[in-house]
Amino acid sequence: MKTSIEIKELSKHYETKQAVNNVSFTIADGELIALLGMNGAGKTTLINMLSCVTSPTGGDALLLGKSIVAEPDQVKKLIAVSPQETAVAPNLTVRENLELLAGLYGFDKRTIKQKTDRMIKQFSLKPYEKQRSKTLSGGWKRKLSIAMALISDPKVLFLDEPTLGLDVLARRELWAVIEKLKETTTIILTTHYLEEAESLSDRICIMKDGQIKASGTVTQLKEQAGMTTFEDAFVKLVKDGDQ
Ligand SMILES: Nc1ncnc2c1ncn2[C@@H]1O[C@H](COP(=O)(O)OP(=O)(O)OP(=O)(O)O)[C@@H](O)[C@H]1O
Repeated sequence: MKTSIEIKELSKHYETKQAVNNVSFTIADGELIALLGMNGAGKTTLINMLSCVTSPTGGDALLLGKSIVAEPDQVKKLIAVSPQETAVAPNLTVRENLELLAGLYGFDKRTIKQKTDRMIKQFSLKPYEKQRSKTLSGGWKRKLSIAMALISDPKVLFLDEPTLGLDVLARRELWAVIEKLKETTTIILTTHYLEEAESLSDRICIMKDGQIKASGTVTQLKEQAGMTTFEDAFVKLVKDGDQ
């Protein structure tokens, strides 16, 4: 299987804190990886380094062969980030938000319209296209935010807590959207919802104190922990080694 992301001894040291500590990990093309861990485990710092928001203090990572240290501009062309805080402009309509972002990527007028139409169709946004985005529900705002992240056809997509605060139905709908993206895009997702990681991911990476504590499929992690439910396995793996 083709490698999409190769993380090599990646570290981030803040003045008083080793936020990410010597992480190595390989992600295959089209894989969906869920990053789990308690607050402060280092998930956001890891994603920020991979998406070239923060530079590492040690190690490197290659995204489709491009180095986040030596070629951040090249890496940025391959990726998109859908942050925790939705990045939509509240006073613009759904269509205007998508067109604005496509414009920022420098596409010509015809391409902007084509791409916007495609996203509106793919995310079933047609009934809302003329609505100001501040009037959308949380679920639809999140969908729009992911549609905006996808307008540049990224090879790698980072989703930071994509369903935070959504109700069960909105969450399920978003899961269906993410499930479909898996066919074409490598996805790294952070979440605190264990059932989300369980239902969506090909593999799960559990972080603690800046390191990867365990990784594998849900079945592998349950076996490793000797537990029958994923929640019990997660708790055991996170607590393992604590006093
Ligand atoms: N700019 C910064 N300066 C100093 N310390 C930082 C900075 N950013 C993060 N940290 C520290 O690094 C550690 C890892 O933080 P990070 O945000 O990556 O964790 P996280 O796993 O994403 O947590 P959460 O689930 O709460 O979002 C934490 O102890 C945090 O306080």
